[in-house]
Amino acid sequence: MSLIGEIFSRKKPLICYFMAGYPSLEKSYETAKALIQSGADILEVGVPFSDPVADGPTIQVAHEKAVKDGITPVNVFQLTEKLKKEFPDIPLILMTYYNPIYVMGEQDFCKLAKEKGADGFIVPDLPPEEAENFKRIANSSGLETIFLLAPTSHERRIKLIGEMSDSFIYYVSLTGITGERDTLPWEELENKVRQIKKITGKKVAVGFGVSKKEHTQKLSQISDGVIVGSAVVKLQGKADIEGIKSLVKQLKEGME
Ligand SMILES: O=P(O)(O)OC[C@@H](O)[C@@H](O)c1c[nH]c2ccccc12
Repeated sequence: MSLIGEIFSRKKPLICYFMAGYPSLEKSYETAKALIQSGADILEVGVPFSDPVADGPTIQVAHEKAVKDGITPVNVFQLTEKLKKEFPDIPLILMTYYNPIYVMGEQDFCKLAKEKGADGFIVPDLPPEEAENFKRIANSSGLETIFLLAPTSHERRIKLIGEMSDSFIYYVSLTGITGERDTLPWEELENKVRQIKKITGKKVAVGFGVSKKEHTQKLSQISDGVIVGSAVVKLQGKADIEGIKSLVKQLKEGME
């Protein structure tokens, strides 16, 4: 079983997104370390990109700054390599738009990602209909592909994603862009997660808008894992390592 699959088989993971190279490479390394040490089970490693269409203001700013500072996929791989050496049991999922993959070439990107300690990919702007080749190459390099479903996804798409997404499916809690929210559409969320699990038989983790203990508490009752991004990245931008630790501890408490 893959590292990601293995974690899902024994717990409901807290998955934390952070931006590589933000506000500097060193600080992003410290962020990752703080996330792991305070209880993150899986990391989503953000690859800076000039046109992050699915991201809200907090993560947009992080992309922008990291791109401006010249952070490249090669820098991101230096970071994953270092993290994997230090924390071999923590899965690293690269969260990248398709363009950086396209520029390097699917084969080379996958090969390098594997060598540098990545466990899988989420490519939010690569639709499953166009992902067959990439998935084949990623999987044969020993990397997972994780796909997203949204409140607007209907049965046919749910089935397709069920086939394309490896250890779990990322369910986007609401239509819109990433960013903290006060509340989530609970009833729809619960129904949709149940429907997806029934159709696909896969584990389903929920992200978008998660920012407090009350959210992780409810989500851990209705899903198989929880994803948090903007709440982390906001603190990351201030290099507030203590703040990151206390955030993760609180979110984690909700899941116990
Ligand atoms: O930021 P939020 O609302 O906590 O949502 C998680 C999200 O940030 C992370 O998974 C993510 C970052 N960039 C993305 C782009 C598309 C989908 C998901 C993401």
